[in-house]
Amino acid sequence: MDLRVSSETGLLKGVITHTPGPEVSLVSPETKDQLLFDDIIYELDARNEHLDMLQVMRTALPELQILEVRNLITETLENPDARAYLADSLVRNQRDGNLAPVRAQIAELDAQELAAFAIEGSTPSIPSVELLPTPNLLFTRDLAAIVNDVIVVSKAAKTARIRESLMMDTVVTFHPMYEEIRKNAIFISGEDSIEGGDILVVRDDLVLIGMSERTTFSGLMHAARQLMDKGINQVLIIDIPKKRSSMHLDTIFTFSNYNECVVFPPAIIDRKDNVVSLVKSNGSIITELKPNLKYALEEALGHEVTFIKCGGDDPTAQQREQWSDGANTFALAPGVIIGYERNVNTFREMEKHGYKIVAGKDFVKNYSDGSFDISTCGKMVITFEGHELCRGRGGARCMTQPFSRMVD
Ligand SMILES: NC(=O)NCCC[C@H](N)C(=O)O
Repeated sequence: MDLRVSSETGLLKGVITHTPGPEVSLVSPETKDQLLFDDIIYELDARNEHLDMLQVMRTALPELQILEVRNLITETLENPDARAYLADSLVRNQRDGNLAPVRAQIAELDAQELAAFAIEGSTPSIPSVELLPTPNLLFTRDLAAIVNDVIVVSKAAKTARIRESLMMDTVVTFHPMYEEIRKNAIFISGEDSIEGGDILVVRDDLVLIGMSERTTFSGLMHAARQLMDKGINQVLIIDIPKKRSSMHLDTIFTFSNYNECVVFPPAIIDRKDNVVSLVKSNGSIITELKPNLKYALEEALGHEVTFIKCGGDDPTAQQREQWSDGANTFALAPGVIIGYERNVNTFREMEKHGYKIVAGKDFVKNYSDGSFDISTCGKMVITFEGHELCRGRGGARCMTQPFSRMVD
């Protein structure tokens, strides 16, 4: 399968996910804040909610290839060079613990053990080391972003997510799946950071990058410059509030269709002069301030774009539903999205824009015979329960990293 993503909504062909595992049960009330969770979550329910999401995707798209990132990591680590590479990068980059004395022991772990050590933070083979787990692996979106045939490998801003970046870097560097696009990989170094939730691929020539709590200006400029060298014509930089609740652009802004977006009004509609356009011209980059995101998008795309309000018109509902990822929808195809069932005001708003709201459980039951046709179903939101998942502060888009989509 071709690794290529040139839109936010084109028919989904391949996606990387991570069904929560033992790492989430290692989060304690004392470590949860440091680990970027707003509560301790119950592994079994979180897993079942995640599996329900996957079942919705499989029912809607029987051909969809869903890859679990833990399997990719383990497969990668079958290669001894990959094990040595990850061991070295853990020693160099792990900020909360000195791993240098156990570097050789880490490199000697087998693939399963090393994957478990990196994800859960400990292994019986190295009893002297106990690191914090990586419960945010569930939010695979933030590990990397494929833009056409280029992959931007994230460099996490927060210590709690650094190991995820190192694992993804190792996968991209060694896993055979990335052989074709490895030469196009963009890595961010030094103190800069960029996370996949801030990167939205609108069209094969247009990318949005959020300047957020997680993505630094120099990190995004580094990525933007290289994306432009590799064929992207325009990058829109969107300055967003540097807040926990909106830690990435995709927590306040996602595409539900090629011409429709779900947006958190205070941070998108009510903001002015928060967008800068970068366009490459004769080897240099022309920058231009745009009055707002809607203007900038419509100008770049050459067609109207409708902004659908997360939470509807009521400011409290907007805040509540942004908090529970109402604006973090994930498109399976143009106009067909999935999202947490609890964001009822957002979905009521989407109904006004012609979307049919379908509960995931009914959807899976009704179409268990494989009869769903995504190309003729019309605009639709398929919901799934995420009461445990959303307490990690991420929704459907955060939990999915597409690696292949059809062009819109
Ligand atoms: N793209 C996203 O917005 N991902 C959600 C990340 C949530 C995670 N607990 C974090 O704070 O990094």
